[in-house]
This record gives sequence, structure tokens and C-alpha cells, in this order.
Amino acid sequence: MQSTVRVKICGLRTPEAVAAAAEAGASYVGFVFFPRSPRALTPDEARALSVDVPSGVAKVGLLVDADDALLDDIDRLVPLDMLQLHGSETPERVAEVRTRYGLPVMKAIGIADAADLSLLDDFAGVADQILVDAKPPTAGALPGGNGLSFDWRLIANRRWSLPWMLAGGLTPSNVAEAVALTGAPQVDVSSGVESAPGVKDLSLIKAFVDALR
Ligand SMILES: O=C(O)c1ccccc1NCC(=O)[C@H](O)[C@H](O)COP(=O)(O)O
Repeated sequence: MQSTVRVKICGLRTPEAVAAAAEAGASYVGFVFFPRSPRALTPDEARALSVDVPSGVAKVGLLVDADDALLDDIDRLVPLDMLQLHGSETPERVAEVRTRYGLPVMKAIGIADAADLSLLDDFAGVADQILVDAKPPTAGALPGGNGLSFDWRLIANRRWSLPWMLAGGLTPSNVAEAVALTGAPQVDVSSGVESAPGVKDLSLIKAFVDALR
């Protein structure tokens, strides 16, 4: 299958994983700045890793309800191309972050059932992209990166007002089906290319991208 689907590999922590993502053909790499995550990086660690990202591959910083102090640190140290806001940020906060840091913002929206779909429209005209992810299973779970899918039929045939990316429980085995069903122009994966939480498997990264080609 020939495909132009753009891929984001999220939660990278080593130069080897960054190289594997770039060599496989990923368009984006994601750095997680959420201390409770097994994939968390400090701004200094992300700065060191960003040197290994080839030009043409966008560096995305993932944050969860971050305050300006953390964002200021990251902005000072890490040459990011996009911010991914993965908490309960409001449209007003998204607009504020976008203006303050001068970077495109991708807002993550968690979907569990049809009632959640209206949230997708709340960020039109505010965010640059929407990341459509599975809603976290419980209040204490990580806000994302749980390897869980939602019912893709909920967004099949949807008309989108913003560029968007599909996430949540994607793997080398199911990503082609997910794209066929939803028409996703872009996909994002973390757990599905790991051998353990926070440990990327280089062959799974390649298999994931190859599954779309
Ligand atoms: O990855 C994390 O640990 C994480 C922590 C807090 C918020 C979001 C997080 N990850 C989100 C992602 O990696 C992706 O954007 C996406 O949700 C895919 O996750 P997965 O289902 O693991 O492929």
C-alpha cells in the first residue's frame, strides 16, 4: 500500500530511538515532559536528544496542564517545533500558550464515547491540530500513553475543521486498519512500539511505519 500518512513516534528517550524513528520515515518525534510518565524527560535531557533529530522531523513537546514556569524552561532550553497539550487545558489556555511561545499547538482530546465528540469542535480556530486519543481509563491513570484504543467507528466519516492525528493503542498490526476506517491523515504511537513502558523497540518503530507504506 502506498500511503502519505504522517507518523509521530512519541515518548522517545534515547538517541537510538530517535534515529530509528527518523530512518523509518517518521514526520514527528515526541518528548514527554510529564514527571509521572515512564517516558519523562527533563528539559536538559530533551535538549541533548534534540541534537539527534534531523531537520525535517518535527520535535513535539508533550505537556500536561503545565504552568508557565515549566514551559518557560522548556522554551529556553529545547528547540521544539510544536507543543502537544495533553491535559485538561481550556481553549483559552491553548490560545495563551500559542501566543506566549509562538509555536503551533496540538490539543489532545480523549474519546470514550459519542458524548465526547463535541469536545473536538471546541478548539477550532484556537489549536493548530487536534490529537484524537483514547480517554484515560481511570482518574489515576496517565492522561495518555496507556496503549488503549477507542471505538474508531465514532469518528469514521467525520468532517474535520482542523488538521488531526489519530492516537491510542495503535500498533504495527492495527494501524493500517485504523487508518482505513477513520481516514486519519496522521497517526501517533507510543506504547505500541515499546517492549516495556518507556522502552522503545527499534524494530517495532520500523514495523509501525512500514505497515503504512
Ligand atoms: O506517554 C506518556 O507517558 C504520556 C503521559 C502523559 C500524557 C500523555 C502521554 N502520552 C501520549 C502519547 O504518547 C501519544 O500522544 C498517544 O496518546 C499514544 O499513546 P499510546 O496509546 O501509548 O500509543
